[in-house]
Amino acid sequence: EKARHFKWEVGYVFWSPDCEEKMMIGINGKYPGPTIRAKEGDTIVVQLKNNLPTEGVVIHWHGIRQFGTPWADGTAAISQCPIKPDETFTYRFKADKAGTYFYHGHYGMQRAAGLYGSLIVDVADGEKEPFHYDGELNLLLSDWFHQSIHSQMLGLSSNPFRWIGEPQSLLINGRGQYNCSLAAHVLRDGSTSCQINSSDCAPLTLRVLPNKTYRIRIASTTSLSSLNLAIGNHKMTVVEADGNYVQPFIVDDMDIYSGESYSVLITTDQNPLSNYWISVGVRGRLPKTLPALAILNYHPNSPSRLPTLIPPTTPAWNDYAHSKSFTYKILAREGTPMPPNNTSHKIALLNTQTKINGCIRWSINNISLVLSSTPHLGSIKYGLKDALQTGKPAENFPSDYNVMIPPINPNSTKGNNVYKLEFNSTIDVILQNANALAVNASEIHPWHLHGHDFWVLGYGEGRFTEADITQFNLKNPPLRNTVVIFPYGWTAIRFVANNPGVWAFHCHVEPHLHMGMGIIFSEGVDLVGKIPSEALTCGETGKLLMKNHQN
Ligand SMILES: O=C1O[C@H]([C@@H](O)CO)C(O)=C1O
Repeated sequence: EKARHFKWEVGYVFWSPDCEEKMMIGINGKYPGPTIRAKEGDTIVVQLKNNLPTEGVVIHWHGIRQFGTPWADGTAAISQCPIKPDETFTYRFKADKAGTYFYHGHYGMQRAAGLYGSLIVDVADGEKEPFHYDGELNLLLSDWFHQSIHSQMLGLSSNPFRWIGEPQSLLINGRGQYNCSLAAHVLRDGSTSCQINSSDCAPLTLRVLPNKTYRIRIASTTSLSSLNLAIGNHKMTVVEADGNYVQPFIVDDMDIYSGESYSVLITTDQNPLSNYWISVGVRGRLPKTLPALAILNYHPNSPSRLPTLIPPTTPAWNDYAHSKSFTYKILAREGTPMPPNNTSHKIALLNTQTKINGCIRWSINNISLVLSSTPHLGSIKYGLKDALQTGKPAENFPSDYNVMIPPINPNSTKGNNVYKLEFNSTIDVILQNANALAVNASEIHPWHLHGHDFWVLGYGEGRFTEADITQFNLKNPPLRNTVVIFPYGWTAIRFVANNPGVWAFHCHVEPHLHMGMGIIFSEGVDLVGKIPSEALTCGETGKLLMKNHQN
């Protein structure tokens, strides 16, 4: 166990991730950010300097539970104050569990501007993975919009509402091709005038040796899109999800929702004279974006030799049965910690699209999340009444609410009330999806919980009823940190509130969180150690620091 030190500067960079030059947020002058690699038990230390001239910044370490360091979770206005321009904040936290993770901005919509990278935790020395592989490949998937995030945010909060639309391109390890795409080239078999040799947007090639087994780590940090990935002629065995081992299962293609990560094993046992396409397409929304492609390059073929087979095609965007069949196959591998048999606290969360003063928002039990200027971790720990909303957010919704039709009264209010959980208690959450504002519209929402893994106990169609509890999977529920709710469906999760801190729980679709689709949990905050004052230099906690200094 050792400390791994990183010195990063976050700043704007000119970059051409899809061959069109735009402004992005990069780290140390590059996009995407550097890959962090550590061993289980290591301490990761990132000294983060903010070089964005006029904006704050924070970074969330997605999937890391932050035991004992809740101030390092990197959620603006929840775990810390945004790091101001020209200032430095040091994130110091333990890589608590081996697995495939990533990190990303968690302030405004900075993730969608490109502020992200991979975080991979290997098993500790002397430990073994429960499967064999000869080599490893790493894919970080994202979507990319040409409209700046500031313009996107303004549109989302405008009346009339301006939706961000669909992404211009999908990116694999920060590379894609807009319009003049490789996908169009091979699909239509036209000539390519694309400048795909430009270094920023050249397609990714993954070099492999024939007749070996590779572990491919895949994570999605998309702003909006749900994705599907397939590799021409190669089946994939899924072995890990969100840093937890799963019962291995074999698929031709797999779905990946924003905030999720997976490991799959492939065997390079196909004709070694050919290269093969890795194809990534959009699920769950009518796609207006071409698939992203990468090349699986069998040694010693030239990496620029285009595969002879056409790229695998993504299932129809609205083939939800296909998505569900994949999701339902994800079960815990033997040896995974089991959930408590019973719950002490049930919370039902209704996800609706709503209106506040005519603006379109998303609400949870009719409250749309807005963050305050004081980080909750500080305001709760120090009992700062001025910064706290003292109300108790609703833990249920009206029993006659019809989830199949648009809300009859869509009017909602803003809030940032905290769901206070008893320390060490077992919590069940039912995430209930519903119809949006338009008729016949209900979307996929991948929900991500900070500070914990949770067990996924079950999924169902329509409105959740008490009778569904008898169907909960208590035998081998998968442990995850992100889970999808399907259109018009519900998803049930269970977790133990055993991590002192304040934790966000939200839809990982960036514009949806920005429009209020999230809640905040707190537990055991009295047990939290001394919060570094650098995390508290804003809002009411900032005033408290000044007062203590002046007295
Ligand atoms: O949040 C969203 O808003 C639009 C639409 O519902 C309103 O224009 C959309 O597709 C979303 O996902």
